[in-house]
Amino acid sequence: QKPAEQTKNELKDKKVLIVYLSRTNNTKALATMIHAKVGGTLVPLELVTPYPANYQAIVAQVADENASGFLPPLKTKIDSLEKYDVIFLGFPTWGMQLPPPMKSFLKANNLSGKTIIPFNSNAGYGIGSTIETIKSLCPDSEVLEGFTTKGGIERDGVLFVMEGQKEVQVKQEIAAWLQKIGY
Ligand SMILES: Cc1cc2nc3c(=O)[nH]c(=O)nc-3n(C[C@H](O)[C@H](O)[C@H](O)COP(=O)(O)O)c2cc1C
Repeated sequence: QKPAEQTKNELKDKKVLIVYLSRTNNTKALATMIHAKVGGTLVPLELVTPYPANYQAIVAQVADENASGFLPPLKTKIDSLEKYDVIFLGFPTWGMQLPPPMKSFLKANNLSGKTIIPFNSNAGYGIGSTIETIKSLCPDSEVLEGFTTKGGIERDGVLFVMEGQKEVQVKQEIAAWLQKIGY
């Protein structure tokens, strides 16, 4: 563990990429808040073949993909990935795992030597195995402490929640977290 001051000096002035996956815009809201604080390039992860709009259908498809190890092809290509030092990775928890498109991204792009900073929203069941998966797919990256918060509960028809008091609260939590990790 490095002293906070040391990390701070290392992180400031580094080139930042913020890549996120979001279906009902909760993780997108976190990405936007982080971008407002640290700047850099903000990129939504998009698939060649989008997931079904129906919740039961996407849950079933993701379960199949997780079971078979299928990596959905991405439409998103990052321009000159090598120029970035710090990669914020945003994703919802899906089936208590890292969503398949994020696995696709990490398999397709070599992030070795870079600093990875995860952020997440979930329905209240937590981040599951997401961080372990990032670490195993990026063994030569430094993975810093991530941010996680409760987002929507699509199963119960609760979609976007990052507004009103929740938005104010999450903005404060993100500011405190960024400061803690060195921004
Ligand atoms: C296919 C699918 C699977 C999900 N699985 C979980 C889960 O295992 N645990 C959990 O807490 N939330 C789960 N959720 C809920 C999302 O993580 C939560 O709604 C999140 O805030 C959505 O982020 P988004 O608005 O950026 O898409 C799931 C949602 C979907 C669509």
